[in-house]
Amino acid sequence: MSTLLSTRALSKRFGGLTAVHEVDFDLPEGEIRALIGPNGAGKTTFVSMLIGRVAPSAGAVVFDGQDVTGLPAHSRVALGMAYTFQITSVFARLAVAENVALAARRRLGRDRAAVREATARALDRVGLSDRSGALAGDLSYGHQRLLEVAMGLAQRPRLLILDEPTQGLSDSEIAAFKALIRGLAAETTILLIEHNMAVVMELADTVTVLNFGEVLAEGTPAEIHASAAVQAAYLGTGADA
Ligand SMILES: Nc1ncnc2c1ncn2[C@@H]1O[C@H](COP(=O)(O)OP(=O)(O)OP(=O)(O)O)[C@@H](O)[C@H]1O
Repeated sequence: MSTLLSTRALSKRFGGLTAVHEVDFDLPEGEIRALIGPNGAGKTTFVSMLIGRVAPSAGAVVFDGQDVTGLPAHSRVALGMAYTFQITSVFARLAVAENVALAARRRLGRDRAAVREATARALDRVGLSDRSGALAGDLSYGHQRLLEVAMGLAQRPRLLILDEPTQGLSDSEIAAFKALIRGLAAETTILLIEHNMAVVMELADTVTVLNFGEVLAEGTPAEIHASAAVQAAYLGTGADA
């Protein structure tokens, strides 16, 4: 399998604090990768550099063979990188379909037919077609999280980055989410930042563990589960490892 996304010696310093330190990361096309780590490990900072929200202090991000380190976020979206928005960026007073169409336009521009088709398809994929006319703010919390995934999918991404997608979901919603992600894996590569270890263990092909801004371990869920170093990193952090 070819590598879709890589980083080389990717680093971010905030003043005297090194949030991410020389991370080499390779994500093969078609994989479901989980990125885990204790609170403050640098996950959000790392992903923010992948998508162009935060400029690295040093190092490179390569997407599909192209060095994208200097590209703004919208150019990366155009290349096929999508990042699920936090719920705060769902427009509560817009209809569900309008939210998805806004996201679709980020990649597809003014091609109305393509936007319409991508919107309908994304809503269908997450099971929200029957709510397309509802105001986003009237959806349940779980459905709003699905709406975020639909907004990512509408960009027809080659890489879909999901930031803590199961946070706040009920057990039955998590079960439905896992089925959704498994289905999506056939069409897009997925990078999942996730605190719920049961979800990680069940969904991920490979798990990358960040700790103090560095890659502490990488392996199959079983390998990571058995790793003494990973267990030690989580001890005392209060994270549900
Ligand atoms: N804009 C910023 N300015 C200064 N320090 C920052 C900034 N963003 C993050 N940090 C620091 O960088 C470190 C890594 O934070 P980051 O949010 O990337 O970790 P995380 O693994 O995503 O944590 P969590 O699981 O709690 O979301 C932390 O010490 C954090 O306080």
